[in-house]
Amino acid sequence: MKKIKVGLLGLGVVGAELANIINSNKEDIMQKYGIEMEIGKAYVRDLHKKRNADIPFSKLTDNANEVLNDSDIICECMGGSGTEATKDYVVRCIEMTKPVIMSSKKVIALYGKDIIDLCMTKKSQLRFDATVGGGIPIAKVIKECFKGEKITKAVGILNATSNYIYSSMERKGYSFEQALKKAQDLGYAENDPSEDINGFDALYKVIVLALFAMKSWVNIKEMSTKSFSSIDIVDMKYAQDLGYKIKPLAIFQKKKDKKFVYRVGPCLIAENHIAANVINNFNIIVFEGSNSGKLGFYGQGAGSKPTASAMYDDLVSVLKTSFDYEMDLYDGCDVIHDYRDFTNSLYWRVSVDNIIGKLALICNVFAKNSVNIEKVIQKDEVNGKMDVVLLTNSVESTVIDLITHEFENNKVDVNTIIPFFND
Ligand SMILES: NC(=O)C1=CN([C@@H]2O[C@H](COP(=O)(O)OP(=O)(O)OC[C@H]3O[C@@H](n4cnc5c(N)ncnc54)[C@H](OP(=O)(O)O)[C@@H]3O)[C@@H](O)[C@H]2O)C=CC1
Ligand SMILES: N[C@@H](CC=O)C(=O)O
Repeated sequence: MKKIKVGLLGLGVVGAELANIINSNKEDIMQKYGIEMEIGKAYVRDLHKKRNADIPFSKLTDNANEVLNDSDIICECMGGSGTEATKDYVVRCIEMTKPVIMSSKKVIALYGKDIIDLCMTKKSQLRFDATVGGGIPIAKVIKECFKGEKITKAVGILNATSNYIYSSMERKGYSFEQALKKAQDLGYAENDPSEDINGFDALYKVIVLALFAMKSWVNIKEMSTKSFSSIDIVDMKYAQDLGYKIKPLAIFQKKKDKKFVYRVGPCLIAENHIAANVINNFNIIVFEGSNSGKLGFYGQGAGSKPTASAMYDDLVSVLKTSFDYEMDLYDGCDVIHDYRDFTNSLYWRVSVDNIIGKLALICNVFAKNSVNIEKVIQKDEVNGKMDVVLLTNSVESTVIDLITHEFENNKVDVNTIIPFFND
């Protein structure tokens, strides 16, 4: 009987659950593939931390080299502050032509091109379906099913933590901080949650999806995000009054001239859009295919079990297949910062002292900058201040900066600016 030892780099939320799934499916692997698959060494930082997996202490190590040398296949479940180290371990596995299953989207987003190029040279196996969409088997669907499809456009909720936060604020009245704490307790957030709430985690996933679905390599050095944390509960309420939801959206498009247009940040989305009703830790990815039109994929985007399940699936797939020759079919794209292809209106919430002339001043500032006001809604006065919600046409960020600056000089507080997403 063939024996395979699976090494684990990381035994936290995802790694421990992956170990449980491997252990509970041993019989199945033996019957289907005639392979005796067992967990080898598991690399952790703290040998004495309590683990959610049934792994003997003798298998734990705080020396990653032991995992690399001892195993036939390596599952990387690290990430966190160890991005550089994770990349180095992955590279070393590939150099030894040991198959690697990855979870860290940050490592792929930063170093994916070099990692894939190395795999091509070494003819070594690599899978990273769990890096995006948690339990949604998106890479496999694209690989197996989209033979005649060209995917040019996508919209998604790709960060479970921020979606969980928004849903909890809207539905349970939690503050942003309370909801974030809950998301951390549930194992959804990154080691450093600023990765989630500042949109970087979603941006990494845009890069991974561009690779999977558009065969494009997009350089993160040219990209930026809008933080998800700038939203207040009142914005959600006002959005609802307008027939919209505020969602942590990622939108991207590959144009014919290989230009890549994207936006990651909060967006207003019509309440009857499929993504408006995706809540908690769920993700959705809606592609626009050349023949099929819109295609949506939905599932838990974070959490120990869905993510470990996606990794386990990748693990079994390397048992079944050999080198994946399709991986190198990507080309570079130029990143474009103006995202107005996706939006033609902006939501502004400003607050002002409730005194004569303030509304006129606000309208003048927009007019001076050639911005058309589509709607103005004056809200109730609270403590001498009133919120004014304005819907305007969409403008370049330089114009937004000019207007914001002028408002600041005139004691108009700019609380929120969010684009509407045009489907
Ligand atoms: N949680 C989720 O729902 C999802 C996570 N991912 C990705 O999976 C990876 C692991 O996530 P998760 O299991 O939640 O994270 P955890 O923090 O729970 O686990 C990380 C594991 O890696 C070990 N580790 C070793 N070196 C480092 C280091 N320098 N920094 C951080 N950890 C280190 C930790 O050791 P020790 O236990 O001793 O601290 C721990 O066992 C990340 O890349 C994440 O982005 C992907 C999809 C979903
Ligand atoms: N922190 C991530 C975990 C999964 O990728 C998220 O919240 O989506």
